[in-house]
Amino acid sequence: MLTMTDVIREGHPTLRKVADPLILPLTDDEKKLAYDMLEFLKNSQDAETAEKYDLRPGVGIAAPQLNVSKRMIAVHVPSDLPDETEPQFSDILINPKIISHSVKQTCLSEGEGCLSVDREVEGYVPRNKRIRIEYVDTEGNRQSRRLKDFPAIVVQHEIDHLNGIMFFDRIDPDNPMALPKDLEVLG
Ligand SMILES: OCN(O)CCCc1ccccc1
Ligand code: NI
Repeated sequence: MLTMTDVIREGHPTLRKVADPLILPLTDDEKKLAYDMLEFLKNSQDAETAEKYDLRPGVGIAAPQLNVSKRMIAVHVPSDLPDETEPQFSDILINPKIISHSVKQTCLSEGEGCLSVDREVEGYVPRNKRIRIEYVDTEGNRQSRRLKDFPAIVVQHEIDHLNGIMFFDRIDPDNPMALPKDLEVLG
């Protein structure tokens, strides 16, 4: 199973590379990594397992964070409804692309963090409120999804990792708490 020791940290050059597209069909190793990434997220969100293996909770992870410079991400966004056990969005996305997005921007009121960043970085991270993505799943089937708000923010954070972009690159250095006009703050 993957643990935090497998996650590379800020300063590692792989985090600043543009990752390579995967060639289908996935190799067995690539498939295993994909499943391990999704399992890591589920484990990290289970209090007992997270404590037992010292996992930082994560709702997404990108292969470059495991020092694999390939265009693969896993996302596991729990539901925000109290008695709902089904996740809002959970999948392994191979070669994900943002096909279109809203003009409307949004951001999290508490800013963002990153499993590869061992420090708090204050500031709003403006992102598209709605996105339409296309990707291939682990079975090689093309998928298309429309996402908005938190699931959309998470997928944009992960796709940024495939392009060597860290969340703090998007914070206004002169005024981190500046709210761009017409930006909707979430949560
Ligand atoms: O790359 C994934 N990762 O570092 C875990 C944190 C994911 C994440 C946190 C806040 C907003 C969007 C995404
Ligand atoms: Ni991250």
